Amino acid sequence: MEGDSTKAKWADLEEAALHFHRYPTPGKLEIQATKALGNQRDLALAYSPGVAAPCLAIQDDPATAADYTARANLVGVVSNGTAVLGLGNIGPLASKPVMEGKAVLFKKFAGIDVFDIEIDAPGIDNMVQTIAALEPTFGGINLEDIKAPECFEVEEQLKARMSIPVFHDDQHGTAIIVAAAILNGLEFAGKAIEDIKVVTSGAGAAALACLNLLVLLGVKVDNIWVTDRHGVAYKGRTEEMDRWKDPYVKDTNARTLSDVLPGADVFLGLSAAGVLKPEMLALMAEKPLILALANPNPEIMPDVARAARPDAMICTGRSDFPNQVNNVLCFPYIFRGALDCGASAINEEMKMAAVRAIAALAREEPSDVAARAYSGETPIFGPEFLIPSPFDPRLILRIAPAVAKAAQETGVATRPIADMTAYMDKLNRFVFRTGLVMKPVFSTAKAAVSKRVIYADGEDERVLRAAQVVLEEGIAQPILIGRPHVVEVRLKRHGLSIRPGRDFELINPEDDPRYRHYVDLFIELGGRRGITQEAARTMVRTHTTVIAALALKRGDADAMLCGLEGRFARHLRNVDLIIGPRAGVKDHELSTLSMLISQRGVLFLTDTHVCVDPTAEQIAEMTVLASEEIKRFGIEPRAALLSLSDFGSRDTQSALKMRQAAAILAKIAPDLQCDGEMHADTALSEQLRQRVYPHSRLKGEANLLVFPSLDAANITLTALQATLDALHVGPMLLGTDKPAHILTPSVTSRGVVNMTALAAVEAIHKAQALQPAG
Ligand SMILES: NC(=O)C1=CN([C@@H]2O[C@H](COP(=O)(O)OP(=O)(O)OC[C@H]3O[C@@H](n4cnc5c(N)ncnc54)[C@H](OP(=O)(O)O)[C@@H]3O)[C@@H](O)[C@H]2O)C=CC1
Ligand SMILES: CC(=O)C(=O)O
Ligand SMILES: [Mg+2]
Repeated sequence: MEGDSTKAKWADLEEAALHFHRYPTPGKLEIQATKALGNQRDLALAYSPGVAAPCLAIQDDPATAADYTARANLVGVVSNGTAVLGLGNIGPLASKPVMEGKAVLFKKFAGIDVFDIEIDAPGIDNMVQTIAALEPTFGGINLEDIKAPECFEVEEQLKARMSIPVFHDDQHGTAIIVAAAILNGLEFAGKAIEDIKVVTSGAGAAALACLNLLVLLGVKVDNIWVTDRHGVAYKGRTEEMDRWKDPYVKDTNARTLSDVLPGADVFLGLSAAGVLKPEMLALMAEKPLILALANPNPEIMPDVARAARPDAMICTGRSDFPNQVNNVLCFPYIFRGALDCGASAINEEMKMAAVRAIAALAREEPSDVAARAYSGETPIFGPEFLIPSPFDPRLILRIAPAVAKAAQETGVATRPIADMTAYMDKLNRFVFRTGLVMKPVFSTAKAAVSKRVIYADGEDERVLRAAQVVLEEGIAQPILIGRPHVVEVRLKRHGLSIRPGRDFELINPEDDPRYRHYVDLFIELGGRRGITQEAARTMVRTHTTVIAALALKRGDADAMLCGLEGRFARHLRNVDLIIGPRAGVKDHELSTLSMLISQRGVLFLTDTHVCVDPTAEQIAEMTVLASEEIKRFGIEPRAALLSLSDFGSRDTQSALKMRQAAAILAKIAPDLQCDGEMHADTALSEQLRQRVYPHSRLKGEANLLVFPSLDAANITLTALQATLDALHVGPMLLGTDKPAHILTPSVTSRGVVNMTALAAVEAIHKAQALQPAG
């Protein structure tokens, strides 16, 4: 029974959902151009007369539509609104929010563009006519929320008529994820698939497709019992029977769900809310698997099912409970694989490849992103985590290539992927967006003898997760500072397999044999800066950044990372005091560089975290340091000194300062592409710069933005990060004598891995520079 608090929660969610859909722009989608239409020539190319060229090329060879149009990455999500979620036949217009939602998921999870198409076509013939006529537009068709049995006929006819994948997601997307969950659940129940009894509530699109796939996987038809609104599908029943239900019809006197539930190992609910009553659960076999998948409300709520059957494994279609069995885990990726090899269909082998990839992924060690999708609790393969989180970034990496390979092996790929490694790289880049720019850094770190990177925040979950990746990928040798009992417990809690002593060194801040040496060194370094002996002893016990910096200074580590907690300025003071600037960099003139990676590309900004109001000399120095760092990424720096003045348009103090910095740079770094002072848009557009000042030393789009003040830099960094939905790598601390970086509290474990790779590469370069020549 629904309690008051459940009703209140639903009312809140309902209101929030209406607000979400309405503001700031109605709906969830818009169309964006991928080509700039900046001038007359662009117009002539994009439209008449230029557009005739690709038209004629496609007329000549239809396959080139994949080269000249967006078709190969475009899917039509088509519905007639006859079975929208579990809401029933609410019509095509009312189904639009669901179809827009599917479109957003396609884009977010797999980078696939979608037109949502809601058609007023309740009958089979007009549906088939309409959809088949759309073939020239799309690379694939995702049928959605079309009721059974019409959906079976529609799909069958469309598959026969069309040469692009036609995939009814409610049938096959659901079946794939259900099959993966059942395969994994049976392992925990200790049952063989050939022996299990499956009972459904629902005999519609989703339920029947699930059963058909389960039969292919080994479930015996004799062990399957189907029920719907009219009860059991029995021999002789006349209401709502059709040829698709026929295989599961039984010669029986059983008439209701309760009649067939005794001894069931799996309850498969793809029907409507509240159908499964708690008292019915006692009838099921031991360790039953309950898949209550009706949306938005399941056949039974998980807490109710858990109370009735504590030994049950429970899955729902919802994101607010563990074990979300929802076709979102499948459709973006199966289409990704199919589109990328130009598949003409999605066949059984491709579906099976997806099942196996999903089932196997749940058994892999968890990634931090998957952990965050589950509100910080680490999902470890088990009864509460039979399938991956929808936010697990590895879904695309596992499913899409497996599907593409299956398509190629079964001869339905019209554009087979020749280089699978390059394809995996592309998918990786899509996932992490750091792939391309970080690639040379990771390659260098992996190729050299492992550098020792010490982490001041060794007890932090993000560092522990990063350390696991760093070790697995061979990027560096981690040294963690942390209390052994805390680290051990957290590693186990988060399902990480690395262990101190065996895989990495752990420095216990409360009891380390090097303590006395560290204190002595700290007193030696800090004595003239007011650090008393007493203060030194306390700081070496309590400030892990101090320990990390002292270890680095003494040569016990090659690079350090700190700053996951606490204030940047305090960490900086200690790093500056203990490590200090490298030769050639003036005292207390460290600066930082931040990298933003977005769909738009890579942009560097300096100085985002240290110098409040740098002088012209400091600005010139930080530009040189930043440019050196950018070269480590294999990128040629192009620096713009930013101002409110555009090449002399204003004479404010900060404009004069940037102008002076540009003059200094022209002298001390004549080979560096750099100019100023200029507006940010002038920096980012060669075209605009040509208009404002055609003689600029800077050519092309600037990739390094240099700011007149910390305020301007930091504000721009955070504003760009938020608006571009960009990934921030950094801040990279520049000018230190040894590689030392102060991260920010918002850093993710992926960010820690990135910074580890960078720090390791700096250490490699430093070691190379110290080697005697010859
Ligand atoms: N978690 C997930 O990923 C997915 C969940 N679903 C959910 O599954 C459900 C069915 O979707 P779909 O198969 O596409 O729809 P269909 O309309 O094709 O099928 C619905 C089925 O449910 C049966 N049904 C409806 N109400 C009841 C009831 N009160 N008691 C018993 N049976 C009932 C219908 O029986 P009858 O024909 O007699 O009316 C029919 O067999 C929806 O709730 C949907 O949200 C669907 C796809 C994916
Ligand atoms: C998830 C889905 O497709 C449905 O409930 O219809
Ligand atoms: Mg659906």
